[in-house]
Amino acid sequence: MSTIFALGSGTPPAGVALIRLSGPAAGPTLKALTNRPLPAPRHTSLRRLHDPRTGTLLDTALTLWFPAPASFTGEDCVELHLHGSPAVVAGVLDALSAMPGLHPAEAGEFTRRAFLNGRIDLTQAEALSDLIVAETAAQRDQALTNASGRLRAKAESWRHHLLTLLADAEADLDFAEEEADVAAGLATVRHRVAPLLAELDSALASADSGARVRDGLTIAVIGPPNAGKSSLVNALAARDVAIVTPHAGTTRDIIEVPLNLGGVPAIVLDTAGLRDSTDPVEAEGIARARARAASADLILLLGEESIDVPGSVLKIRNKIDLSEERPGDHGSHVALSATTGAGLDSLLDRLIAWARAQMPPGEPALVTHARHVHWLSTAREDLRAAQRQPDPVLRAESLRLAVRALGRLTGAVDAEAVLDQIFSRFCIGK
Ligand SMILES: Nc1nc2c(ncn2[C@@H]2O[C@H](COP(=O)(O)OP(=O)(O)OP(=O)(O)O)[C@@H](O)[C@H]2O)c(=O)[nH]1
Ligand SMILES: [K+]
Ligand SMILES: [Mg+2]
Repeated sequence: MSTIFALGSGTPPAGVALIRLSGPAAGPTLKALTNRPLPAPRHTSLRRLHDPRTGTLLDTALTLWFPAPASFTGEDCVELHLHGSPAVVAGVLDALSAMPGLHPAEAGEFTRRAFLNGRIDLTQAEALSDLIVAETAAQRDQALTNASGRLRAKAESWRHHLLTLLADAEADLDFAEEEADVAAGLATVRHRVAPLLAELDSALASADSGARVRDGLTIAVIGPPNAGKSSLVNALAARDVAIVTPHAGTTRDIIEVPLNLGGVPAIVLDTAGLRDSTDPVEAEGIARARARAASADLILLLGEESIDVPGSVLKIRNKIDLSEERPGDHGSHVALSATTGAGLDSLLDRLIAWARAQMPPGEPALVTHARHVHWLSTAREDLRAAQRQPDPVLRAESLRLAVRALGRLTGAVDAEAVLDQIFSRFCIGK
């Protein structure tokens, strides 16, 4: 195994910069940089770092030594907490590049090593990747609980339970000759698989909310041309994201704007004004607007007319600066002015209350990725097949397939195929 190093903190200048190393050369490298024996494991020690080639002083740094296996990657690790200056960081990285056996890390390579050394499983790696990009409290809570290995623990206990069941089913194959034995074998499997199926059902039931927290609730802004949809989206985002003009038919492509609704992540979609259009470009925009509205969690409908859409609709009366109406939440609709901002707070209050109501109470979701859904549903199908299968050989095979599906969920089996996909989403130094 080679030894990798990377800047783990953001681009300098910053208060502090963190460089981490992982691999067998980490310890010798620290000794060479400090010209001293290794510090006590897991204790900070202040050390002068010199370039081993020239003896030049590079920085005075807090150093940490994590001998294997009690480290993030499971390998020997070193952390250097440096002054966050571009020159200091460049000097240390340059000195490291010249050390024998050291290589700059690829994106996600520290986490990948943690997986390969069994420190974390695939579901924890996915949760860590979600944690890095988490923007709201709900995303953070969900990622943190799963990074601690909640789904991994469940999947491993299910798999363990099934392995015992499979061993018994295979042992029975040698004996079950009598009709009565065969029937008894099936009854036993039915009975022992039932509680597991119930647990898989409840885990899969959390998948919707898991995906919503990860991807955000979608809110589509819909209405006729010039109703002020883009103006409203800009006001909600407090940025000039969408083009606003007095020209009807300005917006064509759907514009997505992330919004933090009281800790709940949401995406607001600005859409093309709905009307009959002969312009093929505008007509395509309108078709897309309708399609996205159909799958949105909430529609903000501007303008008077009602449109035929499934799901929740909140009516907005915009441009009240041009009318007599009071700004604010009138129950049936919210009255506001996207240009003056009057009534915008009432809309945000209403959206936050709605968003919080969409989040199920209690623990964060266990199942958060399409990959989890795939393997858990596969295991569930295999178990249902086992419950129905009168033939003991085929029944054992179904149990074996369920074991395998759970193994693929955690990466205990056939992880190679998804490794690149998962770890490429990480940044360098993670
Ligand atoms: N007075 C007033 N004008 C507004 C308000 N909101 C939008 N407008 C104006 O209405 C015109 C259309 O606004 P847009 O935000 O582009 O409307 P849109 O619904 O996105 O229009 P399309 O993308 O063409 O469908 C612009 O001139 C805006 O300045 C408002 O609250 N008050
Ligand atoms: K417009
Ligand atoms: Mg627009």
